[in-house]
Formats: sequence, structure tokens, C-alpha cells
Amino acid sequence: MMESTLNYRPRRTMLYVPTHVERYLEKARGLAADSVIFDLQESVPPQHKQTARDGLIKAFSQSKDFEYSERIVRVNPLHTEWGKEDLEAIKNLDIDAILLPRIESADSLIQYIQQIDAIRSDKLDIMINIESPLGVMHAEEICAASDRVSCVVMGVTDLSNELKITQTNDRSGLLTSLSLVVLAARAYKKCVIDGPHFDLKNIQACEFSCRQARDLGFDGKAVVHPIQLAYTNDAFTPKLDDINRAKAIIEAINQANEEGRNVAVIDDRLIEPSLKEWAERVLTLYNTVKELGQNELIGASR
Ligand SMILES: CC(C)(COP(=O)(O)OP(=O)(O)OC[C@H]1O[C@@H](n2cnc3c(N)ncnc32)[C@H](O)[C@@H]1OP(=O)(O)O)[C@@H](O)C(=O)NCCC(=O)NCCSC(=O)C[C@H](O)C(=O)O
Ligand SMILES: [Mg+2]
Repeated sequence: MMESTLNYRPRRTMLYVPTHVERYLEKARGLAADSVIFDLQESVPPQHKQTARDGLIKAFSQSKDFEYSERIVRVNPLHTEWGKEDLEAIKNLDIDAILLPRIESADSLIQYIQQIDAIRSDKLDIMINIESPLGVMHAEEICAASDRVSCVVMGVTDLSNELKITQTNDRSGLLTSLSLVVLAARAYKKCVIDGPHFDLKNIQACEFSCRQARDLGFDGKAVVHPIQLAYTNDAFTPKLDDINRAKAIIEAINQANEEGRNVAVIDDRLIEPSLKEWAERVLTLYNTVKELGQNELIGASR
């Protein structure tokens, strides 16, 4: 694994890797994904569930290193036999988090966490997919239910299907759900990730949805193919304009504080103290990107 002093984890990109496909597992070792989701669930056909578990264990036994990527395993729903077998298979695996699909209520989430804790003693990070109308409607109680949940990952295919929306490039049918989930996640200080873009060859539409996700408040976006990594990372990477503005804001607020004021003015714009938090976030992400050696993503402006 790349030597790192990172104490902040960017999650601009989360790459789903179907674990029954050996060449995808190998490929994932060298890709610029902030997180890798080793999928035992939706992308794995029923007849390959055991192959997928075996493939994952074999990949980790060869080396658990996936560059700087966070290692997340998505299991099948834990009330099913497949889910229980998944949990048993990964009980000793050195991973960073478990992703639970289709969470729809606080009660089931708590039960699943107890199931995980009964089999692993390391209080593993829990991540959840919200991907159904009920999940979206209950997002607030789900996010409130446990501090163990670090991250909410939208599942937009299942959701779009169940909402019966028309798929459009501007994703107008999904906007309410996306925003409700961002609201719930932010209310409880969780990281929140947009679902993937599925039109693999339509780069323009993918870029639009990355930028839309960023502007809606998401920390990053799931991806399903390596081709999507570069521009998804790019969309969530601060640009020089942001970095210069962040530095100016911190300096102006610090100076205002020294002079006994709480606010500052830059270029005729009022700078409130809460903007300092935004500025610090931008600089943390910028420093992390530099440390990852991805300086080429820091272009001039958005
Ligand atoms: C979509 C794919 C089936 C395309 O696969 P393929 O035809 O093999 O692609 P390419 O030949 O263009 O691949 C080029 C190289 O990239 C590697 N590759 C491709 N995909 C991946 C991947 N996901 N991870 C790692 N590496 C990948 C290939 O091996 C090629 O490299 P090389 O071998 O060196 O030549 C395929 O991309 C795919 O299956 N993607 C993932 C699909 C998936 O995970 N779906 C489920 C997740 S989305 C979801 O469930 C969200 C939620 O639950 C919801 O409901 O919305
Ligand atoms: Mg799904």
C-alpha cells in the first residue's frame, strides 16, 4: 500500500467491483479509486455467489493492498442465507467497512449491526445503501439510528425503477430523493455518496451527473467502470479558484477575529464565520489530493 500520512479519507470515487470476476479484482489494485466496493451482491449472479466469496478471499490472501483505496465489502442482505454466508466468509478479512444494501428502517439496521458485531470484534465501519422509496422516506430515522454508520451510498438504479421515473440526463425525477438523502446524512454528520452513472459511453452525461452530485452536496460518486474514475475524481477535486478563495477566507476571518470582529468582507462579499469551515474542508481535500500525487486534477476552475 502507498505510504501515507493521511488522517482524512476522501471518498470522491467508490468503484464497484464484481468479485466473481478475477480480472476486475486484479485491475482494481492499481486504479485511482478513493474507495473500492467489493461487491458480493447485485452484480454477482446467484450461481456465482460462492465463486465471488472465494475470489475475494483469494485476492486478499495474495495481497490486501489496493493502492490507497479504502476497502469496502458489499454483502447480500443479512437476513438471507447468502448474506449470512457472506458475513461468515469475510469475518477475518482485513477490510475497512461493510456496505449493507437496501436499508429501509432503523430497526433492521440495528439488527444487522448486532449480527456483524457478533461475528467481528473490531467495530467495523458500517455503510448503507439507500435505494428504495421506503429507504428514502426513512432516511432521517436510519441516519439517526447509529453512530457506527459512517457513510450513505445512494443506489439509483433500484430507486429509479421503483419510483417508475423516466431516466433523463438531468435526473429530474431523482432530485427530490437525492436531496432528501443528503439532508438526512448531513443532519447526522455522515458522508454521502451519489449512485453510479450507467450510460458508460456517454461521457458528457456522466460528467454532468458528477458535477450535479457535487453541487447537491454529495462527497463523491459511485462508479461502475474504470473509465469513469478520472472525471469523477476531477469533479470532486477542488480547483485553484477554490483553493485561493479558501486561503483568502481563512486569512480574512482570522484577521477579523484578531480585530474583534466575527465577519469579514472580500471583494464586496460578506464572509460569515461558517465559511471558514468550508474553506478548511477544501484545503484538507486539496492537501490530500496532493499527497495522493493527483496534482493534475487541480485545474484552474470548475
Ligand atoms: C459494465 C461492465 C460489465 C463492463 O465490463 P467489460 O466489458 O469487462 O469492460 P471493459 O472491457 O471495457 O473493461 C476495461 C478494463 O477495465 C476492467 N474493468 C471493467 N470494469 C471493472 C470494474 N468494475 N472494476 C475493476 N475493473 C474493471 C476490465 O477488466 C478491463 O481491464 P483489463 O482486464 O486489464 O483489460 C463492468 O464494468 C462491470 O461489471 N461493472 C460493474 C457493475 C456493477 O458493479 N454493478 C453493480 C453496482 S451498481 C449498484 O449496484 C448500485 C445500487 O445497488 C443500485 O441499485 O443502484
Ligand atoms: Mg441495488
